[in-house]
Amino acid sequence: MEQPLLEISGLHTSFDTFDGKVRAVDGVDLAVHPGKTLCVVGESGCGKSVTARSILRLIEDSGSIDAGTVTWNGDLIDGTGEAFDVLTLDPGDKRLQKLRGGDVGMIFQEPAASLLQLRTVGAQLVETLRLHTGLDKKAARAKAIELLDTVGIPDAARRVDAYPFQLSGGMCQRVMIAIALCANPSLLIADEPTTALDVTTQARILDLIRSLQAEHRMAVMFITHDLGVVAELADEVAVMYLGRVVERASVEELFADPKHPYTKALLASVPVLGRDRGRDLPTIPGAVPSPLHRPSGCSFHPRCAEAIAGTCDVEAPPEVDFGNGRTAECVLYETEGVRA
Ligand SMILES: Nc1ncnc2c1ncn2[C@@H]1O[C@H](COP(=O)(O)OP(=O)(O)OP(=O)(O)O)[C@@H](O)[C@H]1O
Repeated sequence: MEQPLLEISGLHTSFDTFDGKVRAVDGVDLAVHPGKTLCVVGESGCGKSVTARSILRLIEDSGSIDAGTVTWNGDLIDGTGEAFDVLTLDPGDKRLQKLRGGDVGMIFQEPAASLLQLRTVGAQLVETLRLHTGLDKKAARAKAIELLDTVGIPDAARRVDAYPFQLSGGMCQRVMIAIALCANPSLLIADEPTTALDVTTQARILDLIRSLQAEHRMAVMFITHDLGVVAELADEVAVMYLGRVVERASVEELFADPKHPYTKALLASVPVLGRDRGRDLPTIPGAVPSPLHRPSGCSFHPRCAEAIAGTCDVEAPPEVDFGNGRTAECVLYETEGVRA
C-alpha cells in the first residue's frame, strides 16, 4: 500500500481531573493514506475526538500528550520537505502553523461554537486565506466568495457579509468546511460534522466532501458513531473502544466479516430495511465505562457476548494481525493471525 500521509503510533493522551488522571487515548495506532477516507467509529466517550485533536496538538491545558508519535509525511510525498513528528515540534515551529488550517483542515461537530459569532463569515475566511495563501485582501475576498459558492451557499456574494448567527446550522457547517478547505488541505479531519444536522443537509455535506475529495485527492479522517455514514464514505475503518483501536479493516471487510465482538455488536444494532421492521434491535448491554474505571483485562469484557471467563477479565487482549492492515485486539483470533 502507498505510504501513509499521516501515521499515528502509540498515542497516549490524558487529562488531569479532580477524580484522577483520565486516560482518554490509551495507545492508538492509525494511518491515513493520500486520497483515502479513514472513518473512526465507536460510541460516545471512546476517545475519537481526543485522538483527532491530538494530531494537531489542540488539547486543553488540563490535558497532555504523554507518549507516541504523529508522523506527517505530506511534505515528503509532495517533495517539499522531510517527514516529521508533529508531537516533537517546538510550539513556535512554522511547520505546526502550516499544518493547522493549512495542510490539515478541521471541521467540528458544533459549527456555532467554532465560528466567531461577532465577525462576518467573509472576515473569517479572508483571515484564514491570507494566513495560508498570501493573497491580498481583495483577492482573498474574491476567493472567499468562490469558496462559499463551492460549498453550496446560495447567493455567496451577499452571504459573505453575513454573521454566523444570521445563518442556519447547515449553512454554518458549510462555512466551516469552506474555512477548512481554504488552503487546499491534503488532509481533512472531520469530527462528527453532520451529527447536529437534518438528514437532507447531512447527505448534501457528505456529497460535498466526497466530490471535493475526488477533485483534490484530499485524504479524509472522518469521525462518527454512525455506521451508515461509514458505509457510504469509508475506505478504511478504525473501531475505537475506551481509548484504543480494537479493530482495523477495509470497509468491505468490516461489514462482511467483522471480527471484534464490539464491532459485531455495533453492526447488529443498525437496522436493515426490510429485515428489521417490527423487530427489537439488539443493543449493546451497559455503557462505555469511564476511563477512570477501566475494567481489568479486555476493557470490553463486561459487555461482551463472547467473553471467556478467567481470560478476558484477566489478560489484556493480544493485537492480532490478519495482514493487509487488518487487525483485531481480541483473544478469540489468537490462533488465526500473527500477534502484532
Ligand atoms: N477536557 C477533558 N477533561 C477530562 N476528560 C476529558 C476531556 N476531554 C475528553 N475527556 C474524556 O476523554 C474520553 C474520550 O473523549 P472523546 O471526546 O475523545 O470521546 P469521543 O469518542 O469523541 O466521544 P463523542 O462522540 O461523545 O465526542 C471521555 O471519557 C471524555 O470524558
